[in-house]
Amino acid sequence: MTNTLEYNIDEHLIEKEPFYMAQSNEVEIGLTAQANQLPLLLKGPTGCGKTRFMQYLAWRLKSPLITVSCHDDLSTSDLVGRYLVKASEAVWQDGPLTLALRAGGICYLDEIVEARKDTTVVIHPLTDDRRELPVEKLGKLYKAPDDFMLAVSYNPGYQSVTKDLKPSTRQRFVSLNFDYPDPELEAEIVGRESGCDPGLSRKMVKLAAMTRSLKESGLPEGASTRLIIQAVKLMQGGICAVDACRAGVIESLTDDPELLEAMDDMITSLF
Ligand SMILES: Nc1ncnc2c1ncn2[C@@H]1O[C@H](COP(=O)(O)OP(=O)(O)OP(=O)(O)O)[C@@H](O)[C@H]1O
Repeated sequence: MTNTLEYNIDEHLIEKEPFYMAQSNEVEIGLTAQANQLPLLLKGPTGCGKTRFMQYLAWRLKSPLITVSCHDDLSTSDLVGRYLVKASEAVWQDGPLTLALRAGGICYLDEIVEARKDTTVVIHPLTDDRRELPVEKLGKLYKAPDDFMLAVSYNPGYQSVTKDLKPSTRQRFVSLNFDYPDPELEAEIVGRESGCDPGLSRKMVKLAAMTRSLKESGLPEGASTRLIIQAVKLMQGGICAVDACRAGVIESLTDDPELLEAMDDMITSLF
């Protein structure tokens, strides 16, 4: 008999409806994928709404959502589980993937390409019609219940070839391409999230669009929706618009003096 550490999975239920503004039919596709036991791959730049989308989907499905931020040290045991020593006894602790699977919830692996290659292999039998998770250390093979969903995200923008998803991994997923919303929609999101007036949210969206156009000039990524909302919050806290955009937006984008100067001009043209 294995002693197991018990968790309260209900802590991962989202009780209040998260504010999510759909860009297209991604909600319908997400719900249909889940109903058909298909895994989801969310592609898109940082801060464009992928996590919020997953929170909304989990709320709609009344499913617990367990999110894992992947990194290059993430091992299979971190996902699946491991034995811990408690009071000189070996106790099994489910990892987030096993936990979500056993509860019939959603496991969201954020930035999957950051994880070690051997870690991504563990999801292969889970993402085809076998839908099973082998837990070698326990000598068990868990079959995913129908409600269980695996979702992963990655940002194609700054992946090197070595960090790209292998075709054998990506071709298991239903893929949704996320991008920054259209300006009108983005301004509405900024307004709803920060409570600022429409004039300011439109200006901030304009600034974000201007920075995004600098991608060809070497800026790895323009300002995300998240970043402009943060800058508005600085303004609401009493920081003047120019300083809020400097500290809240452009300094977070680059250290390159020329690009910073170009973006500083953008700020002063708007405020
Ligand atoms: N469609 C949307 N509806 C509501 N809020 C949004 C939407 N898109 C972006 N946001 C706002 O932008 C913020 C950042 O979005 P989110 O955390 O979902 O980004 P992400 O794509 O998961 O980024 P990362 O890849 O860095 O994890 C949210 O907290 C929310 O305030």
